[in-house]
Amino acid sequence: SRKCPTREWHLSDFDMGRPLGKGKFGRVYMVRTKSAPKYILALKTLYKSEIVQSKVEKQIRREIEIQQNLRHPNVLRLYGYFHDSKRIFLMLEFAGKGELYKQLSKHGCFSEKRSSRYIDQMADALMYLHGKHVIHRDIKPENLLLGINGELKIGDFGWSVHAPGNRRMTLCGTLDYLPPEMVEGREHNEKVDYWALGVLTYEFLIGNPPFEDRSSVNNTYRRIAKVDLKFPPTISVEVKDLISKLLQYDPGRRLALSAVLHHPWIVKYRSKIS
Ligand SMILES: O=C(O)Cn1ncc2ncnc(NCCc3cnc(NC(=O)Nc4cccc(Cl)c4)s3)c21
Repeated sequence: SRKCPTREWHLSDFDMGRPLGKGKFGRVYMVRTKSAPKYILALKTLYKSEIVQSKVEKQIRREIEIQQNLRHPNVLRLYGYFHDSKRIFLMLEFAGKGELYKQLSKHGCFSEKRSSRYIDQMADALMYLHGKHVIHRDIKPENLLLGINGELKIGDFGWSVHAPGNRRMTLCGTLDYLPPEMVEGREHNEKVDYWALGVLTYEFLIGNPPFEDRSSVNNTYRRIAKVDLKFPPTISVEVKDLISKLLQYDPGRRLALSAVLHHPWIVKYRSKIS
């Protein structure tokens, strides 16, 4: 595509709208460009002091470098960024229906049809990312957003890397989505996202991730490393088959994304008008 010159942006270029959410490193605001054409977007503010303190400046740089070159309907766009003396601002695509995990906690769990359509979009987006040798590494409901028509958008590439990676991760946040190779600090590749897709499918349908142990982090580690997978009777044989083929200890045995897109549980719910 023609390289459109990225102009310099400043906070004064925007009318500030309502706050959208409060992340760990700063707030997200709905904003609109003052000059025509008036674009609505989400502005994520990150405080430089906090970024330096948490030693994540490299990750932010990598996120900006990676996400600015991504174009996919199920990947949240990062249009650009700018900074002032104290803050960095990420200019993000506005996701009209907000955070997916809020819907998940409101409903408790999703129907097989809704879950299947989300996983279909996830698999498509992951195929695109892996095609560009980008591993997301942090697939979980908290990093998923919903567009104005309910379409899924993968956001927050704060942990993404160019494959393969084996960077030690200061494990913050939930471990529930980590595959055995990362829990054991071994080399990992894009197949970590296959594992996370299996965990996500399980959590959409059941309302909690498969290896969760609220009482102890170590137990969660152990359950992941053992692939201690139990299904409640409520879910269909087809989706148990898909989840079991993604939650394989050996990364090489995990179902390929192309096979996920052809799996009966995905095909049966695919929208006819596509
Ligand atoms: O989700 C909400 O709070 C509310 N919400 N509602 C609608 C909506 N539309 C768009 N975006 C929203 N939120 C921002 C989502 C992000 C995308 N990319 C990110 N990147 C990031 O945080 N990077 C980052 C930060 C700190 C450290 C490091 Cl290492 C990396 S955050 C929206």
